[in-house]
Amino acid sequence: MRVLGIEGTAWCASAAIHDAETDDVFIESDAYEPDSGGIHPREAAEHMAETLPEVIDAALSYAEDTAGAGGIDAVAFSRGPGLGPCLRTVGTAARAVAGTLDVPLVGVNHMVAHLEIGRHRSGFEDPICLNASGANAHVLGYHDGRYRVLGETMDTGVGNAIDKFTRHVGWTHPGGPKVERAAADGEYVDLPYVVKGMDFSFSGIMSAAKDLYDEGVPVEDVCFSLQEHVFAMLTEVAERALSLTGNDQLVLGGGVGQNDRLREMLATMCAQRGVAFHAPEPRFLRDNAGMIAVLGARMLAAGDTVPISESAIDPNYRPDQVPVTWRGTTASSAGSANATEIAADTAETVPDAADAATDAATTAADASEDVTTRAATDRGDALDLRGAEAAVEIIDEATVRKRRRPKAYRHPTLDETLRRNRTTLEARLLNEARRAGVPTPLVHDVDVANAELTLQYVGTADLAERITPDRVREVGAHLARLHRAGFVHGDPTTRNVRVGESAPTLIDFGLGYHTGHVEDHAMDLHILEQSIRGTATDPDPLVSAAESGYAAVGETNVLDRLRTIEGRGRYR
Ligand SMILES: C[C@@H](O)[C@H](NC(=O)OP(=O)(O)OC[C@H]1O[C@@H](n2cnc3c(N)ncnc32)[C@H](O)[C@@H]1O)C(=O)O
Ligand SMILES: [Fe+2]
Repeated sequence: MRVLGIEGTAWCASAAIHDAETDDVFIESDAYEPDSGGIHPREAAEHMAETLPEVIDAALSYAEDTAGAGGIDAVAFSRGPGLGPCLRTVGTAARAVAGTLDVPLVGVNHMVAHLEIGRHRSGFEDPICLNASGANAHVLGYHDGRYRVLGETMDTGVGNAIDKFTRHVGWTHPGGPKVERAAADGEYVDLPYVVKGMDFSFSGIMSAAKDLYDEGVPVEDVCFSLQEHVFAMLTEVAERALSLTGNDQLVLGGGVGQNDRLREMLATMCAQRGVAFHAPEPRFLRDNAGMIAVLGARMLAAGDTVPISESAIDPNYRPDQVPVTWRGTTASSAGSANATEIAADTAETVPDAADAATDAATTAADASEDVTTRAATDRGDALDLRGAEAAVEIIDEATVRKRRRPKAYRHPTLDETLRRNRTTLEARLLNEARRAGVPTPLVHDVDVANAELTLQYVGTADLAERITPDRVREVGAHLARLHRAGFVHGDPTTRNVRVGESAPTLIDFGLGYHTGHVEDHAMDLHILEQSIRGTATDPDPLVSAAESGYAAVGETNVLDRLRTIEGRGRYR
């Protein structure tokens, strides 16, 4: 089976031929490079109109030269997300070619293609995917027939954020590779670091970066630190998603994935966690029609074609809107991790594994090849599988010690700052929560220098494993109590609630902060609901229970804002 793929969502006019039998992928691309500023939608669409016929011709000639392999069985095209004027040009071209060749049309979601190319190249069955591209930044996990958005940017895509900074300093588009080059000679400076549960934001960090540059901080230092902060945020959220779902495979997608430092951080994090990691070669990371053809072939095999009359493009097409027809019913491994985490001193094994993974990632990036690193660490029960951030050691039946271990992927200064700040804040918020009427573990001791808390042992299982509407309703009410007391939990996932004989108890306030903003309160509730939707088989009654519990205690405008957050398209 051979499929012609066509891509042109923003900057890259591209056509490809994928042969499903040999796995050969031929790609022909023509990049739009604005003379100044960012991508102008109209100019980009003109670029598509001019160059798509040429790249499609090149792909069709290749198909003809290799005709022994058979004809073309379908035309797959990027249906969205992307810039409307560009997508319309792509759609028109795809319909025309499909008509001429008299073959079916396959409408592909560009973000799902960024994910599936990693799954295809790695052979991983059920990975978590970090998509780090120009207009998007999100973490996806498969559950129950859909790719769920486990976490995403609250403002712009990661590449666009970086490109905006480079426009400010007068560099041409695309800025990402220029930042990477400049960062090689830079030193660490402080910037904001914004992760809220599984979501993250770039706007504060980008304006701070512009300010530093305007104040005369060397641009190399700003670039270095931008990478250290932004990529650590992405890596942290990817790790949270692995932790939440109990998944042990990660793939990377998107143009920013070409960045060596991002790949290095992800490989290091995965090695430290005992998780397999795959980054496709650069030609499959940046926008390309190869990934469209590869997913197109899978969709075609599943009979997932689209009649011309229904093949309209969608600039806001979200990955979680796509019914995943081409995968078996592989159950998500959510909830399979151990309920009780056992800490171990992995200091001896982890750096070796991390170094090996890092070397592999860097070497492969240089050689422009796919890179897969498999976990070198022994995933025995000695390894902490659950906590994304911290290890909890059981001291006795009534006491645990929670330690935020250094993360090898983070810059040491950033790592120390985050671990200390989160430890102090967590102790404070645990006490404030209890005063507000929300059950939390008692804080017996705080050791800031070692980022260690000694806490009361609570519950017998995570809410994730014993989820019921009644329990979720109580958690909803508890969130409202925190918000009335002037702060948020910051990460109220179903794994951060302990249950047992007594009432649900909230743990892990390390991402909490004081705020009176309705947006932050709604985001807290959104995180709870996302974690339910990401893992529960029948989430609707549970989500309703969370909201009714919240409504009984909290402000109704928070629920209104929650609807706005859910309806917000992230494509900008
Ligand atoms: C919807 C679609 O149009 C969009 N595609 C897209 O943005 O192109 P993509 O090729 O996936 O990513 C381009 C981004 O990737 C960045 N980039 C390229 N090389 C980079 C590098 N070495 N370091 C950092 N960023 C890099 C560029 O600066 C640019 O922002 C998307 O996937 O969001
Ligand atoms: Fe893309």
